[in-house]
Amino acid sequence: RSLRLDVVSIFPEYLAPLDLSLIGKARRDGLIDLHVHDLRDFAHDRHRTVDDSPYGGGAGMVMKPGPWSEALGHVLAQGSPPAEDHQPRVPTLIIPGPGGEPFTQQIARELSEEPWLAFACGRYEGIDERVYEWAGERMPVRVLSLGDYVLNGGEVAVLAMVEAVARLLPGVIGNVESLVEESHEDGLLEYPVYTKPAEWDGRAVPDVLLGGNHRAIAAWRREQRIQRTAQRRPDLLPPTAATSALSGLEER
Ligand SMILES: N#Cc1c(-c2ccc3cc[nH]c3c2)n[nH]c1N
Repeated sequence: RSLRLDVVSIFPEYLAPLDLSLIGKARRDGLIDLHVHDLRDFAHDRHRTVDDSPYGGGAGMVMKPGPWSEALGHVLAQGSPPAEDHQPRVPTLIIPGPGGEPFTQQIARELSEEPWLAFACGRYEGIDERVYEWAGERMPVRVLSLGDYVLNGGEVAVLAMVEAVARLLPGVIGNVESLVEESHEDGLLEYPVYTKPAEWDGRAVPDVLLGGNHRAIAAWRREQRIQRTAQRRPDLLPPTAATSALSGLEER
């Protein structure tokens, strides 16, 4: 199964890190088919203008609708000829934005099931609202946010989202076990990890991990995940577990 990814940005070089490490290998293995498009290639005036001042006033600039509809139209044209079922193939368009739906591991899993994703990287004060409407009439559109803090553009978000999605594709991560026991995969944070030396800086590794009792190790790790989640992310725990885990009363 391969995933086609199209990214439109005025800083295409920002997506260069996708050529490195696991994602780079997945591309070379044909698991990911990445196409990065420079939005300015779709701005036809002499200065290749992609932005202009906002109607209604206010600070900053807004990205013009014309170049975006041309760029996204070019992406859509990559889906022809239609697949065997004669339905025109269209991508799901992801538009990162601070006001978007929070991007989560669950959404990463959903997106990893899609055959074709497109990403529109905004800059300045954002993209003219009519682009969201225009795109929504031609393909599924999801506006997603990395978190409640402000970035200068969507490129950083796309790097994060592409990594979170691509690593879930079969064959991208060698050790599939590492996909199971990790933060957020089952709603709990990950347990603490240790490696050699057994004593470092006067600090020992927990004894249970040095023995071979796998049942005891699994129980200890489970306990650590619940306690760590209760301390750092009680919002992830069901209400009852949050209080008892904090007070340590719950028998496990
Ligand atoms: N995703 C996301 C974002 C952004 C973001 C995304 C796109 C643009 C375009 C101009 N400014 C942007 C900020 N800020 N904070 C997040 N979590």
